[in-house]
Amino acid sequence: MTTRIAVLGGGISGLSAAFYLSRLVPETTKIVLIEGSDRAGGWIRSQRVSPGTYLSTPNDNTPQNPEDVLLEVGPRSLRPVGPGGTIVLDMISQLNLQPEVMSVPKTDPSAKNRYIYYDDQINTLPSSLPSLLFKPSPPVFKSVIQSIVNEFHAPPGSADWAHDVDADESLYSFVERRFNRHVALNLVGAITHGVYAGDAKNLSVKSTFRVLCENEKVHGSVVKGMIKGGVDLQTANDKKMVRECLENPGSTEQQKTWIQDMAGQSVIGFKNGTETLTKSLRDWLVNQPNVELVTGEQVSSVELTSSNNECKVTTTKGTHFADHVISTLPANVLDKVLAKTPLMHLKETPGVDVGVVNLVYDPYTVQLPYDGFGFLTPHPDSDYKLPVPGTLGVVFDSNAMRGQDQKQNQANSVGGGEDPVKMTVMIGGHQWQKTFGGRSVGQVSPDEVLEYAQKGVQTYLGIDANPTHKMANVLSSCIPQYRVGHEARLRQLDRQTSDLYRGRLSLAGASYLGVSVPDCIKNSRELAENLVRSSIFGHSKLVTGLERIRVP
Ligand SMILES: C=Cc1c2[nH]c(c1C)Cc1[nH]c(c(CCC(=O)O)c1C)Cc1[nH]c(c(C)c1CCC(=O)O)Cc1[nH]c(c(C)c1C=C)C2
Repeated sequence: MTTRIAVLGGGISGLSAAFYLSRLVPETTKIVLIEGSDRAGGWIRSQRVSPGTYLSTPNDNTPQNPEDVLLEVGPRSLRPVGPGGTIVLDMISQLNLQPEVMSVPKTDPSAKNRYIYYDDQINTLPSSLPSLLFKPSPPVFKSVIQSIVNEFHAPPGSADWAHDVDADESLYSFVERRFNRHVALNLVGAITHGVYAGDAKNLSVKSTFRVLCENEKVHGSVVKGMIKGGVDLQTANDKKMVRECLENPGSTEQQKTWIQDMAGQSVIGFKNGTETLTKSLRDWLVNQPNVELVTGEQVSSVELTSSNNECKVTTTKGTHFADHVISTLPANVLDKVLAKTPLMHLKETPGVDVGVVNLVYDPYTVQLPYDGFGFLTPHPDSDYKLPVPGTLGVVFDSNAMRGQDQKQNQANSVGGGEDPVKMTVMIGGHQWQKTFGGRSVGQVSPDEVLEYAQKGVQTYLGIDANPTHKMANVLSSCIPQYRVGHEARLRQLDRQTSDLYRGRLSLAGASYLGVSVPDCIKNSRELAENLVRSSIFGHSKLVTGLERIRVP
């Protein structure tokens, strides 16, 4: 009998879920991947563009000219660390994409130098605890050093991590409690901008920087934990998946050695941008006899049929019936789709809106005075006020991933081989409304966001020159916010999904268990494997995609 699985959403999570399922399921299982827009890949979008101004990413497939420059809208590099890192590397190698990969070693200045803008200047972030303690640092770091000494002796706080599985607090409150307000607003507030474009006062310490509360739970102090080598956050299944990647009998020795080499790098990227990965997944999937890729069909509803034996997926163009549905839609979008039998808490993980502006300068006119990854800005409640409020940070792309435009430039008699100066300004996030006078994303034109970014670059970096290439995109609801209590809500959602959808619906994607590309791929792989295992062994526990937060 044919089994049908519908995967909703064609971003990295949906593509990965279909990829792993397609390799694991028998030929009689048919997979349909349904994407609402006309292209697969989601937020991952890379495009080479000619000089000019673009108020969205152009769909330009014309032949390349030497002045074209590669611009990224979404993630520009991947960190190959931990189980997610190994799983991405394995996926890249299974897709034979190794020749497309570029890597940045841990010794590269962009891996070591990250900056924070405060006190009206760009300050280098200490790259490790010893460098903070023993290297000369600006006066603003003095209270940081004191707070580290105090944290070592600080008593446990109110959060009872050991006895209350649902204990949680905000990142800000945790860091203020254990370190001090200065560290919480200026350092952690900035890092929260650099990962979640979010507010450290709202985000859950447990679901965003779990390592912090685990160190308090296990070692009584974050600093003590770091000195003792930290805590192991990997589940048994993470370890199993890593082992399978490293010992895969289907991989050659060359592939295994490549994975191990790459795992030691700071970050990896692709010569033609991150979209190389999603395009390759898409191309692979369309060639599989058991996969159908449907684009341009928005899902409007998902419901169990009256027999409870299948799900009916209604889209803007028709109806699909499936024995199991994997949703990789953002939780707040899924909430609307499940209107007939609603699930709790889906609305409580909203995404933030971010203005992403790529700017490129002629390297003979503009030189960046910083050789590092980029800079971030503190939490808006910091005593250090920003001259251009709402700027979350700026990535120095031409430092962070060198050589992506080299071929173009060598052929370009004007550039003469020098990489263009490329950067990306990120604006808004949790401060979107405040930055743009209470207006929502739809009411702010990319033109205005572009102008705002240029004002920022002029103010923070003193760059007045006219960029050769400018591109602005307004990304609506792009990074899910794991607010305080996220994990406890997931636990309830897990139970309710099992109860109401009886193993016919599972959840994956950035709304639940990690926002990074490696996390999304890892969670989709785990879900695909759990589904196949449960269909073979008929596990009594129904698969929902949220297994990892179940309390044993
Ligand atoms: C200024 C805004 C942003 C910058 N990057 C992102 C935003 C919103 C998005 C983002 N950055 C990271 C992730 C997680 C993915 C991952 O692979 O881990 C996401 C969704 C990674 C990241 N970037 C920074 C840090 C500290 C991290 C965590 C992991 C790591 O250490 O690499 C720092 C950082 N991000 C931005 C800048 C300018 C910056 C530092 C100077 C841009």
